[in-house]
Amino acid sequence: MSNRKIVVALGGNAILSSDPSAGAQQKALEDTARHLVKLVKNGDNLIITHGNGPQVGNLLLQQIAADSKKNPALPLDTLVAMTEGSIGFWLQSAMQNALREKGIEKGVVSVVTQVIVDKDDPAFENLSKPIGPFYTEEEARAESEKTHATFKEDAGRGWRKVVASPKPVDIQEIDAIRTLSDNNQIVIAAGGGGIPVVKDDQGNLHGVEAVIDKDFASQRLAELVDADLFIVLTGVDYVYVNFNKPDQEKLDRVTVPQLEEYIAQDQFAPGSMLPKVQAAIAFVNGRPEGKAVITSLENLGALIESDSGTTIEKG
Ligand SMILES: Nc1ncnc2c1ncn2[C@@H]1O[C@H](COP(=O)(O)OP(=O)(O)O)[C@@H](O)[C@H]1O
Ligand SMILES: NC(=O)OP(=O)(O)O
Repeated sequence: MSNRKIVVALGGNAILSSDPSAGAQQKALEDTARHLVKLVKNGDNLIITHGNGPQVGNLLLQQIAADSKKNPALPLDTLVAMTEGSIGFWLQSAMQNALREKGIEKGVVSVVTQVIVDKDDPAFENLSKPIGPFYTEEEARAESEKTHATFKEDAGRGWRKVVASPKPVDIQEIDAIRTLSDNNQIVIAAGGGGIPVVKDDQGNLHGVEAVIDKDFASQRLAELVDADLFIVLTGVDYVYVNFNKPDQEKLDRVTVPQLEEYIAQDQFAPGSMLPKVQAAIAFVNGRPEGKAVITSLENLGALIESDSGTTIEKG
């Protein structure tokens, strides 16, 4: 039994593939939970984070049906909180069922997590976080004219609405997360990157309209709970250089200086693999013995058995 403290960040495909219905997302999370239970069986202590880009973007679209008096539209920080609640509920119950199936006694709890950001973060002026559905360039242009929202191309996959994405500075509920994790609870926290909040001069918190990148929030959480390992689960078993080219090469074990060199060569797409690599580097640099792994959910068994996946170490 390994007894490590692991922060696991769940990528988009762990929750939503092509069907955005609640039923399909719950089904995907049931499969995800069965994979995650392999780590619990291995004796590891899990703190799970997840994305919310597609879900919070869809909720934002649903606000169009609002009317200003009887059914007012809700602000983006509240929509992020709603996705923490809905995805937290699906994942929490999926984990509880998967643990029961395996006869493992362990609690699972979701924490509505506020993540403090800097009110002067330049990201409020430079919208970069893609959310919601994909559009063609033509559709995006028409939407932008109609709604005055900003749309950008998302890592070669189509056009999406973009919103502000400030960097996470601190996590308001960190003591509660730590206490729960130290007391036999699997904790789901900082979902959707956490609810972005700013602190005023009196120390009061106020929500701000933004969506924090879940890879960066997960890294900050992993650092604050002194995790032994930070695992980023995404759609590929390995990080590659020359990704999708005939000479693509998987990165098995890689050091921070090597990764920095690859970043300088633009090997990782901004908005998809780049934030994961940057978050992994930040975690490894911030911990004396820290190790990060980027791999797929399906590869978790092989990661436990034989360290499969891209492992990032200080070097
Ligand atoms: N150099 C690279 N190596 C591996 N995958 C890459 C690389 N560059 C871009 N990708 C793509 O980035 C994807 C991960 O980003 P994304 O799907 O946005 O993340 P998430 O899993 O958090 O939703 C991978 O599934 C892969 O298709
Ligand atoms: N908040 C966030 O980064 O979500 P995605 O990973 O789904 O884009």
